[in-house]
Amino acid sequence: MLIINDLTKKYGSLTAVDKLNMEIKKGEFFGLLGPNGAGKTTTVKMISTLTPKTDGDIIIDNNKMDRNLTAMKKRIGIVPQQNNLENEMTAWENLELHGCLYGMEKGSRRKRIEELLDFIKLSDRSNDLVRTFSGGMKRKLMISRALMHQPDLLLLDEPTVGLDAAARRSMWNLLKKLKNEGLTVLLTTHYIEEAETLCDRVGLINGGSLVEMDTPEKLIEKVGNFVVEYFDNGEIREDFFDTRRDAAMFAADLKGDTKIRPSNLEDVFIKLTNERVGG
Ligand SMILES: Nc1ncnc2c1ncn2[C@@H]1O[C@H](COP(=O)(O)OP(=O)(O)OP(=O)(O)O)[C@@H](O)[C@H]1O
Repeated sequence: MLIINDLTKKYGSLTAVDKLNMEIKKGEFFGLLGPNGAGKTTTVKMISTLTPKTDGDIIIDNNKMDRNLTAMKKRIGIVPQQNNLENEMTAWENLELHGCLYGMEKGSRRKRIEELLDFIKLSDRSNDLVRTFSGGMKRKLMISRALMHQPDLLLLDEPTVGLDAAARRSMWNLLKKLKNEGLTVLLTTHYIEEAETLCDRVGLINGGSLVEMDTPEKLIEKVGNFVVEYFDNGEIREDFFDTRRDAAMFAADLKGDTKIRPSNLEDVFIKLTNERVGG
């Protein structure tokens, strides 16, 4: 559904995104996982045309983004990292405004707002000013606003950054529902668990370049499913094994404290880049 070819963004001498190539299939939940400054937001901004690209192509269903821009933009819903709701307007008014901007008729606007407020469980707060909402409520409202005009592709830039653990879980449940409904989603995150929990496939991004891309399971398989953590000359070392049995056999020969645990995407990232994703 979305094809990105050699997508590049330069800010002066800094290459924020460097010849990025990826393809997201219809109905897929795709995650771009990387540390701060990796180029995730810049990628999302280029796809949503908020930032001009320096080079490369963005293609949605065989149509290049450069052509017929107004129609193409209607196919995308975007949830930016920062709150850009109208805080002095109610939840209903925020959604209504978006519907008007996207040329929706009054009747379909009303129906859609009711549906979406029900979906995010905020129907009872529809006439309250957004400034009285919690961070999690605002983020959910931003998602419903992005879904107002029924886009084919939803871009979510760090949807749970700054939320507490309970609000993050609640957001994941909401995103899982969208996933079950078959919406195509591109999500950026620096939370390992978020990528592992939600994403069908994950692209690991570092320094503006895509390091590796696959399902979380296959990425983990590539480095080894189990890790043995142990001390070696005062340093913590981690060795990877395909099976728990292999890990246990290795650990049995070691002196001192050892720990065997399943590998995660953080391990994959460190192994491939020598850096942490963070978060
Ligand atoms: N408007 C800008 N002008 C100059 N440099 C920029 C601009 N926006 C981003 N950058 C730089 O581009 C690089 C990628 O930034 P980007 O915001 O895309 O990273 P990110 O992976 O989204 O990180 P974060 O999660 O912290 O937002 C960084 O080095 C950043 O400093």
